[in-house]
Amino acid sequence: MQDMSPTIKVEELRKSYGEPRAVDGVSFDVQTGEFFGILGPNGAGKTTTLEMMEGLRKPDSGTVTLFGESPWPRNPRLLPRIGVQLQASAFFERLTAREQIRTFASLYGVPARKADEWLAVVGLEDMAGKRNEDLSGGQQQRLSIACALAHGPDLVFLDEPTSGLDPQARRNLWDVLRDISAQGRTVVLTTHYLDEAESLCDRVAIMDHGRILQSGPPATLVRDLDAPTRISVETGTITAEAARGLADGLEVSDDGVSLTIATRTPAPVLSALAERDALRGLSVRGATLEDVFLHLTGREYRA
Ligand SMILES: Nc1ncnc2c1ncn2[C@@H]1O[C@H](COP(=O)(O)OP(=O)(O)OP(=O)(O)O)[C@@H](O)[C@H]1O
Repeated sequence: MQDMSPTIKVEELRKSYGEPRAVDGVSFDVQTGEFFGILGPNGAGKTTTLEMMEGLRKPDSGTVTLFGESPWPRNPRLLPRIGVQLQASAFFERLTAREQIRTFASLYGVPARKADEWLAVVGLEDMAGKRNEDLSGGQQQRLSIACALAHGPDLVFLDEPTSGLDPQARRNLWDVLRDISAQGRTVVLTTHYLDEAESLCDRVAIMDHGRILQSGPPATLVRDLDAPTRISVETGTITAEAARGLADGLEVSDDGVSLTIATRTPAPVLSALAERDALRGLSVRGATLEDVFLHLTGREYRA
């Protein structure tokens, strides 16, 4: 019979380093094979939550269960099954990428050839002979993910893996993370990037001030918000007054660059604009997780 119990169960987790509490009563499950994101601004409590899940930090109260077992106190049975990439990646000094990953793999009795395959998975075969200090930030992040995966864990924890990377390097790394997930592994990632959570995660928990405010698939969180669609055209394409007359109940604003119409029924507004040949510079934007965060906290999202 297939085991339907969640890979991770977190219940009423709390941790304080003083006031206010860093993690203040957090509960969620992660299912086998899921790509789960913990999203929140700096200081929200993401890393502390993750460290308690990884068995690296003792909760003040509450429980974490991975594959039905507690990671704290340090549980050697779990170690082969989980891979951990820490925010500050620690490499052995002066080793090449190949030597790094082979060293990590050997700790788990994984043969060198198998370890080398992970360099290919993260797109670093050509860099195998380079020392980690000669790798770019993005390449170092990829190497640290490869090292976390070298022993083939079923469950992978990634703490802000794309933090500090340029947009292109971030997107390249997203492809790597999608591949890891497609291999059937359960992935838990923390991020302060809304677009990252939206693009990668099956489910996301939005965290702020030590609490989870809401969780669910990103598309569901956005849909449930029932926020208006924003249709923008270049300023001067149509006057604000004419735009207001296109349909009932439109909110129109003009910042001198774009005229924006907010509406819950975009189709008739778009066809009315088209009829007037007023589509110059058109962009149509639905709600995003940013709007969800604003709705939940009453403040703009600042990573
Ligand atoms: N070792 C520590 N000692 C004291 N305070 C800590 C420690 N680690 C975290 N904190 C505090 O706990 C709170 C939560 O921090 P945490 O690192 O878990 O948040 P985060 O969401 O991961 O933030 P970031 O994205 O900046 O890493 C913050 O107020 C932080 O200053």
